[in-house]
Amino acid sequence: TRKSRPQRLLKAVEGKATLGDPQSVITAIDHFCRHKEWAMNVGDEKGSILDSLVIELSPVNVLELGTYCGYSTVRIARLLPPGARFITLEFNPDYAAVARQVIGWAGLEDKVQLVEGASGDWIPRLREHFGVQMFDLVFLDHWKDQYLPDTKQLEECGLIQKGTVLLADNVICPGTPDYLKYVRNSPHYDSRYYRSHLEYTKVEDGLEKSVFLGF
Ligand SMILES: Nc1ncnc2c1ncn2CCCCCNC(=O)c1cc(-c2ccc(F)cc2)cc(O)c1O
Ligand SMILES: [Mg+2]
Repeated sequence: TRKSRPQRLLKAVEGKATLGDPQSVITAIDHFCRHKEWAMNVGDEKGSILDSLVIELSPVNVLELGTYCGYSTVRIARLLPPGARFITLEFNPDYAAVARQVIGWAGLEDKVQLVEGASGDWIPRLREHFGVQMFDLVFLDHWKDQYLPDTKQLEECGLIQKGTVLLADNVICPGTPDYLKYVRNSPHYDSRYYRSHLEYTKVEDGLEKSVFLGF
């Protein structure tokens, strides 16, 4: 059967990137998506905003919801301090299989724990299964209608505490209206929109950064 788009993206990484060099993996994926086939990675423009926020925050415990091919996983993991812990959840086993290889090609497999399954099923189990107390950074990039319920579940499980930063992709396109309303209207979050564009296009999109202020 014909290879899937993620598999073709992986072939582009294997053909162009240098083993163990995260930047070359990022560059290879961006080139493939800009010149060959669009794919729903956070991309280079929003990716630069993501980079600057990760560098500024220097998080120790990071959760990513929605790994896809591992592009944002590589972008984040390459900037984490030694000893940081990074858990990324992916629902789709085919995406997860490609992401494992992309992360491996970047030489970052020791920094990342890729967990297969739905966010809603895993969030209540993260604390006892991984011994994580709270997250300093949560990058939301999965089903857009899951951002809000998962945020509420993270709050209830105590995995979001004072100072935790939520960074949400696609708040304009495809859009996450209920999530935006919640974080922008809640007295418990200090929220800010970073205007950008949908990956590899001129369509408006952006990242919403929301700092939890505590209950
Ligand atoms: N652990 C978990 N739990 C629950 N769901 C989970 C999951 N792990 C994965 N998923 C399932 C998410 C599937 C991918 C989510 N991302 C998207 O749907 C997405 C779509 C676009 C897009 C924009 C304009 C267009 F015209 C078309 C597509 C752009 C993006 O940057 C996107 O991130
Ligand atoms: Mg996205």
